[in-house]
Amino acid sequence: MSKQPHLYSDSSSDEVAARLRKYVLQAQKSAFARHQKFQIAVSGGSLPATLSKALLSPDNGTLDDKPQFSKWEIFFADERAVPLDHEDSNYGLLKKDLLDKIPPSTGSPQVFPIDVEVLDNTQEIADRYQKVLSDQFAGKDSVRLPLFDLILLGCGPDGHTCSLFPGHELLRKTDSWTAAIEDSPKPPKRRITLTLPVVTHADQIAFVATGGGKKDILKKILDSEDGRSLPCGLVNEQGGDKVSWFTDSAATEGVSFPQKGSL
Ligand SMILES: O=C1O[C@H](COP(=O)(O)O)[C@@H](O)[C@H](O)[C@H]1O
Repeated sequence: MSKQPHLYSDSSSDEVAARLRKYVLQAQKSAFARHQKFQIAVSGGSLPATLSKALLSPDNGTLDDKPQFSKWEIFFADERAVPLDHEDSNYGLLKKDLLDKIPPSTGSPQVFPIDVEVLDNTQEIADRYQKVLSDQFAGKDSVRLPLFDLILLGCGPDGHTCSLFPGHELLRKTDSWTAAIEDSPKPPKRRITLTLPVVTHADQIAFVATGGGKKDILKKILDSEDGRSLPCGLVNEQGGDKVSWFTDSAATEGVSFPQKGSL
């Protein structure tokens, strides 16, 4: 790998959230310089809680330190084939942890959930989500891949990210922006996910992985040859220095990969 991902490790969850906030707001600023909107994809799992802590903390009064939610477009890096109010829904989780807590005075983001009209057909959910992306990213022009300003990812204890699982054939899928999975090793089995080329094409890619439960997999991904073929390892490999890891000391205990001090 010529250009390495950045690894940040803080000692408390508050510090992780503070650093993540700074990073997201920097990404927002560069997105506004390009197109006056901020197009991001978010994951489920443990990410929405940290993101909420990061974004809903008080600002310092300057515009650069405010999430300008009315200019945000939020998509999903992956989603489970369940109703939006189901406890397994990534949209539902984001709504509970973040969207419902955004003060109305701050403005509301535009959020793009899956189409729940076709929940019994996973491929159709994926195809319709690709159409949503194509409408938002391509407009009248055709684009090869959607260019997210930022993708926020989790890292499962097996090294999965989005709904791209270790050794799964979807890791080799390059002919679509979204894909359906019917045999997810982690329940629920039926999900949709962004494909790897879309994830690694993003302008910025962030992993958030905290807690002692992540320490073995982080060591494998960041320090070992074996970890390079795991989904998170592939994102590192293909994303290079566009990738940043936001972690805490419990998750990086025993990890030798060099840490960065500041953003
Ligand atoms: O199933 C999923 O898991 C991953 C990782 O979740 P975490 O709780 O270990 O952070 C998550 O990123 C993904 O969106 C979700 O569908």
